[in-house]
Amino acid sequence: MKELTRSIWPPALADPSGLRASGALAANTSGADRAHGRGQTMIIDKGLGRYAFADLMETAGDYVDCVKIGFGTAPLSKTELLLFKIEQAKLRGLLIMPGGTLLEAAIRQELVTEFFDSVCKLGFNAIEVSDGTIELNRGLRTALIQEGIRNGLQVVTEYGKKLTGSLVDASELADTAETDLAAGAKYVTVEARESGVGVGLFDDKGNCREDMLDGICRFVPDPGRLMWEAPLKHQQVLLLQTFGPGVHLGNIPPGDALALETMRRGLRSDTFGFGHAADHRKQIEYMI
Ligand SMILES: O=C(O)[C@H](CS(=O)(=O)O)OP(=O)(O)O
Repeated sequence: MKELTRSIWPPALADPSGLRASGALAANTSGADRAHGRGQTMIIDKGLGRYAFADLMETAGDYVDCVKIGFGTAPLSKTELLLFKIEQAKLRGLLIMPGGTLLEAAIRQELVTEFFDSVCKLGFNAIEVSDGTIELNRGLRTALIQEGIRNGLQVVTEYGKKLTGSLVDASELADTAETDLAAGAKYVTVEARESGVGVGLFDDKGNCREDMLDGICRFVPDPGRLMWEAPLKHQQVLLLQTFGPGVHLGNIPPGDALALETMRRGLRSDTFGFGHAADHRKQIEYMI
């Protein structure tokens, strides 16, 4: 019975301070993995409270790379709460950015200078440049990417329209991605909205349009610089099976970040063959 208990509960419950001092906790986190170019995970925060955000950072922060404060929720949040999230994310080395829609609203209202001032003053370390709702010409798109970089921000761009039924044009995506990346974007997100349904790669049931995915793979020379918005589990599984555990995935609901990481590591039935035996050994030994 004693052995059984030991193998079920992480030792942190028995001796948290001893465990931290021994470095065992650090060995289980992904800090080292992050340095080795692990697949990026972006979560979408649509208004988590302070405790929910702190819980998320504690439970899954090691497996998250980017927090998007979704669409226009940032300016509706209490400043104190926003500052807390920005601080917590940055302490963990994560990117944190407002949703691309907020910049689109600023463009529409001719408030781009004010947008950059606020983003920098609040301490965000990234922005998303998108044209999901507005039209944005190539020149302005490039100028916004460069302006972000000039302000010391990482820039993520997004390809695709939010209108239901909008599709991905593989050759247009390839051109957009090439120009965005040349202008300094970190990666290019493929639009699927928060729902993952009826937009871009996904049909009105959320299933992947596999012919479209094949087309993208043919046209885009380096799909490794794409991040796929894939809020639903079966979408994550398909993209993991197509591109492997290093695929970048975004718009992950906060509560699913840890579950996604198990799939990247072959610790869930759906991708059981993934991961290295040595890593599995380390992970299972951690539990003993
Ligand atoms: O484009 C997105 O993924 C999100 C969420 S939704 O489209 O409004 O559902 O918008 P964003 O402005 O990028 O946060």
